[in-house]
Amino acid sequence: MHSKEQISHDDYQKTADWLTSHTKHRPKVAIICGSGLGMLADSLKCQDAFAYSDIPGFPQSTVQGHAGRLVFGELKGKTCVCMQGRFHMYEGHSLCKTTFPVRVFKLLGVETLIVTNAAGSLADGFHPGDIMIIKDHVNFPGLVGLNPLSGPNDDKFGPRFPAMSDCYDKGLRCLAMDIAKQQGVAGFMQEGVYAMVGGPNFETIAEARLLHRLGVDAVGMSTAPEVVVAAHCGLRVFGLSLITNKVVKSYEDSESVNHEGVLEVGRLRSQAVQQLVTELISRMEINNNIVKNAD
Ligand SMILES: O=P(O)(O)O[C@@H]1C[C@H](O)[C@@H](CO)O1
Ligand code: HPA
Repeated sequence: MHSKEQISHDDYQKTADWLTSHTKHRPKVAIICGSGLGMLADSLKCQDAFAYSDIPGFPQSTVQGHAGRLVFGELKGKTCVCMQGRFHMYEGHSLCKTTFPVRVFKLLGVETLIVTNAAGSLADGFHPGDIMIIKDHVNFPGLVGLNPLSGPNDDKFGPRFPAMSDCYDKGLRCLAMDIAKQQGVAGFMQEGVYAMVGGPNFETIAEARLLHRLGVDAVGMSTAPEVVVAAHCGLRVFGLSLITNKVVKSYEDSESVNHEGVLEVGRLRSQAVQQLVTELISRMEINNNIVKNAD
């Protein structure tokens, strides 16, 4: 499913202009809510909310647990925009469409992107309910050329060959771990490597064993393309995976994963995720410069 679809700078700009003319909020932080984590948007104060179907150029969410609303508002005095529902490659969206909102956020003046997702764990010490700070990712679709940056490069957003060796901001990762300790939730915090697979099927046992041997700690079906596009246009990124299930790695294991179970763990840990993200936003530095590392 390698789409040749190209979205022009003008297309992103039109959506950004439409949003600017429909809300007074000018967000510096954007949050993408993973499966079952849409409640993150509920804590925003002074909300302006838009159904994706009403926003020119926006794709539609088709997955249960992804409401399909863009919510602007204030969190602890910081202006944020929150995607209650993301777009996945397996829904049939091109990767440009999947990541469309990220460039719109950049044009709105966003500086920091917080990505969240539900993921299955491969690491032996991880358990359902754990929250993993994403240290790095393996973008499996990207490794075989399914990359939102494929096609002509738009130099207005970033360089042809962007580095990805520091795409998950170290300062924010350390700050999040400190906050987790202060909030008394360090016992279920982890840090590790997330791998994106295409989905929508969950992994076979052989695939799970392969991922485990490759050093992947958690696997999911999203996030990496959003982060690649964000890093390309100079956004600072922080990522969290909520571990919703253990990936079955043994032929003796009779358990199997399903989406309802994924959403249920999201509900159980929603408050902890919300408190952590809220405090992180409250304590993160926000530059008045739109361009990262402008000096
Ligand atoms: O949007 P995320 O990555 O949180 O969603 C995960 C991956 C699949 O879309 C779904 C499987 O339950 O949850
Ligand atoms: N595999 C892939 N994606 C997922 C999983 C999983 O086990 N759990 C939640 N999203």
